[in-house]
Amino acid sequence: MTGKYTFKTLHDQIKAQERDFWRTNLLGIGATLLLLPIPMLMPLLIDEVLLGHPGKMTEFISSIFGNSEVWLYISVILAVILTLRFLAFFLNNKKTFYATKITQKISYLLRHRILHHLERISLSEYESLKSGNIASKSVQDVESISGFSGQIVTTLLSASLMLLGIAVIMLWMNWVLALLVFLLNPFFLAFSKLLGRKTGELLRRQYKAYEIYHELLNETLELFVQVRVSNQERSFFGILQGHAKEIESASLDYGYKASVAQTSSTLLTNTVVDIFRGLGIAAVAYSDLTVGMMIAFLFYLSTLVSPMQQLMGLVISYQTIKPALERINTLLTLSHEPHYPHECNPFEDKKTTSLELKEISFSYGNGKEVLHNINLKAKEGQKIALIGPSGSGKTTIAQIMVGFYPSHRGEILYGDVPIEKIGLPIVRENTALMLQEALFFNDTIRMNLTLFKEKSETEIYEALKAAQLEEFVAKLEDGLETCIGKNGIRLSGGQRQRLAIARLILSDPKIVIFDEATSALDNETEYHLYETLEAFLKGRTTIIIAHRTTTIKQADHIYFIDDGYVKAEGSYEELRKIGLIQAEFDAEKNTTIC
Ligand SMILES: Nc1ncnc2c1ncn2[C@@H]1O[C@H](COP(=O)(O)OP(=O)(O)OP(=O)(O)O)[C@@H](O)[C@H]1O
Repeated sequence: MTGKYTFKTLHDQIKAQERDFWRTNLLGIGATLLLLPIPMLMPLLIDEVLLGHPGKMTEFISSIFGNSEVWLYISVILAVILTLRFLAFFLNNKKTFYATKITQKISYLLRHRILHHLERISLSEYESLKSGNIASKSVQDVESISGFSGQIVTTLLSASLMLLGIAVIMLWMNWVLALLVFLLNPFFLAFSKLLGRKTGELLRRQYKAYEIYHELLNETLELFVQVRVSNQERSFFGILQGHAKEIESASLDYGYKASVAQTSSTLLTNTVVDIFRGLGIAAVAYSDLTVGMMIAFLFYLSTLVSPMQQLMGLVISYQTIKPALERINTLLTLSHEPHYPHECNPFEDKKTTSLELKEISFSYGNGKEVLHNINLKAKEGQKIALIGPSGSGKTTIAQIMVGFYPSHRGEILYGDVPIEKIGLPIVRENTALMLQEALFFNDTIRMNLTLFKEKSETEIYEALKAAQLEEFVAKLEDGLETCIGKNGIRLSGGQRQRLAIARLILSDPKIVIFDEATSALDNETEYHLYETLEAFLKGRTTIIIAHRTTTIKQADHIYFIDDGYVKAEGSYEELRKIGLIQAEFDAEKNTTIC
């Protein structure tokens, strides 16, 4: 299930649906066999009826019906042709059903694989991707790949068989002309391969243009308010217009040249058919080939075009599908979060545990180190605070605590057990990380609170009450079923933070990490909120990252982080004495600068 998606994977997935694959192909072969004799039947009548060379076909019809009228021969042959065509039509429709079944299964399997992979990718890999990219990859490319698989299933065997059948019949009719036809085949294939490669390159450019445009449009609309307050609509939309132009140019190039490639191949085929028409007449004049046989030969030659084009189409699609596979594979090769075996659960039957970082050093990707030998500990039930200038590494520490960046050096211990022995899902089930900016789904208040976990109305309302949101929700016409818009746009900054806090309370974690989670609240609201939260936080190990004195004053122990180092630690008073907390300034301005 992991690793790249290759043509071999596609082959294996088709093979796994062996029954439907054979059904599709047997039906296709049946239809082909029914259609094969058709081009020969009417032309034989020309020889046997019009040109007066009685033959086996007319003899057979006369022996059955005891009549040798021309209209009878024509009617019988027409009836046979129509019966064959209708039967082939029926078989082909059945074939389409099974082929679609296979194609849709392949689409589903690929989508399933992508989703399964995304579910487990590491956060650092996620950050390297932009969300617009992910969406276009998993929607558009899956369609192209499954379309290609459909082409393989429906055309490969039946078109090859059709080709073989026609070849045998043509050889039987006139082997010299037939050999001439087949000698041209390798040139056709080489030509279509070249066309496929060229159109593949153009398609790659078109994809790229769409991708960049899509990404930028998403981002511009997401940050539209920022664009407007900066009065930069013209610049942003100007850039987008430029990308729209590039799509136009790339699509024109691809659309035009791909169509020229298609018509070139049709022109080549028609030219060959025309040449063989001439050669056919010459064969009638200079050999024993009859007129009827010559017409039948030409019919077969025209019939040959369809399976040839289907096979050439397959070669072209093989080339054009490569960019889609490449794009899918960039997604599928993003590395996963490590899977630690769950050996021990330090949270079991406990209200809380201690949380300790030992000698933690970390850098984002290949960048410079942002955390250096961090040592800190929150004892069981203790409340610690992390303070320090902006960019000093506080958020990174919080995210490392919940295992977001496993590439760090050093140890993370919950209840003295290393995180690697606990397993990330257990850690996250018991530890809540309140982000600097709370994130919400474009859904109801209820969904955003429960995130699909089973919670009773009483539990939900208690959490809302503790977060001081109960009154607000009660006043809403749709109450808990009110939609809050994309990322909670219909709520104020403070309401969003309170909703995040209600979500936290509802999840009932054993350890809580606040990453400036209350910064959007005014001092008084924040003070009351922590007062309300006091009962909830009591006895739970709590880590608070904050700037305000009101928030950090409640901490049992404070760590001062500067430039990725723990520069100092101690109580509020101790740090204030050495000038790391400027309480006076805070009192004056109602904010604390740490
Ligand atoms: N995803 C990331 N990729 C690369 N570098 C990052 C990333 N996130 C943060 N950094 C860098 O890591 C350093 C620490 O950032 P961090 O967000 O942990 O600081 P902070 O103390 O929480 O800042 P603030 O108080 O402003 O939130 C900074 O130099 C920042 O530029």
